[in-house]
Amino acid sequence: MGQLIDGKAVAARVRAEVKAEVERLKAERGLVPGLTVVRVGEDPASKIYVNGKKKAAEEVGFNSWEEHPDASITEEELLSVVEKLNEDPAVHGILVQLPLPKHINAERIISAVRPEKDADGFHPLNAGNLSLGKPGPRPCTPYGVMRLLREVGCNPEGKKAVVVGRSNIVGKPMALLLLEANATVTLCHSKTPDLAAEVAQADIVVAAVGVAEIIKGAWIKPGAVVIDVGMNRMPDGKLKGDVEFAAAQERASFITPVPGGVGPMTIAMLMRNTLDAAKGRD
Ligand SMILES: Nc1nc2c(c(=O)[nH]1)N[C@@H](CN(C=O)c1ccc(C(=O)N[C@@H](CCC(=O)O)C(=O)O)cc1)CN2
Repeated sequence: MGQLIDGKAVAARVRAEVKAEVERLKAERGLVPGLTVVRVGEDPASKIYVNGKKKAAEEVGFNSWEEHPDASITEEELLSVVEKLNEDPAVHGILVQLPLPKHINAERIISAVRPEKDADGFHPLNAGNLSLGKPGPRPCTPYGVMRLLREVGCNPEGKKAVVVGRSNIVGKPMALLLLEANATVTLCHSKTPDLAAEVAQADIVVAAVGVAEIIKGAWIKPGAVVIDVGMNRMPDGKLKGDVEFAAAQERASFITPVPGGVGPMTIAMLMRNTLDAAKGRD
């Protein structure tokens, strides 16, 4: 029976580490990291996540602000908001909460954030740096997964890792981070012919599809580490992951629950990226 990976506890540890570094930065350089979150409109989930980000930022000792334009804001107006934040020396990290309203081109907005202030690691330059193995902010969710693996003593080097899902914010950067850690990585997606066979070979499985329980417990190789990034809201209001949890736990060595696994790490690693941006990534 696989052990649960407690994402809430690890996230609290990451925040405590950031807080200690912020105190040192204040004492030694008189520098207080600043994070601005841009939330457009009234998406209810975004409101919850942004509140979580503001709370975490305050807890670790950052200055934190929210820009909250109405959903009717034009793309040009939103670009001006980002431009103003780019020019503000008190703001070290900028994050544009996704999703954005449909009339706004999210790629254009993300590309307008100055790469050094890109707290999400989504800017094309930072995505390129990740693919080249160069330093820079890493997308918070996959960055958090790497930390969870470290916490349970799972070194990806020499292991077979299967990532299911190829989104720009989770699947692709996840595969690159595992590759950087010397895993042999397979990136699966909706056109993969035999997903069960791919998953069955994996020492590390990362599920980031967005379909409840698409990864069956019976596919999991005995002893594998299973990381579930999926967050699927069911009709009864409960959250389910992408992995058939109970059956997968029977075979896994370690497994993340949903909720309480990867989710809390997303916000914790945002604190890490913002601190590193304030320090100038030294
Ligand atoms: N600009 C960004 N937008 C979005 C990102 C992102 O990293 N940057 N990721 C997601 C949303 N997200 C953070 O923004 C996020 C999602 C979920 C959680 C979390 O802690 N989830 C809990 C469950 C919460 C619940 O019950 O609804 C958990 O898994 O335990 C944190 C952050 C999309 N947008």
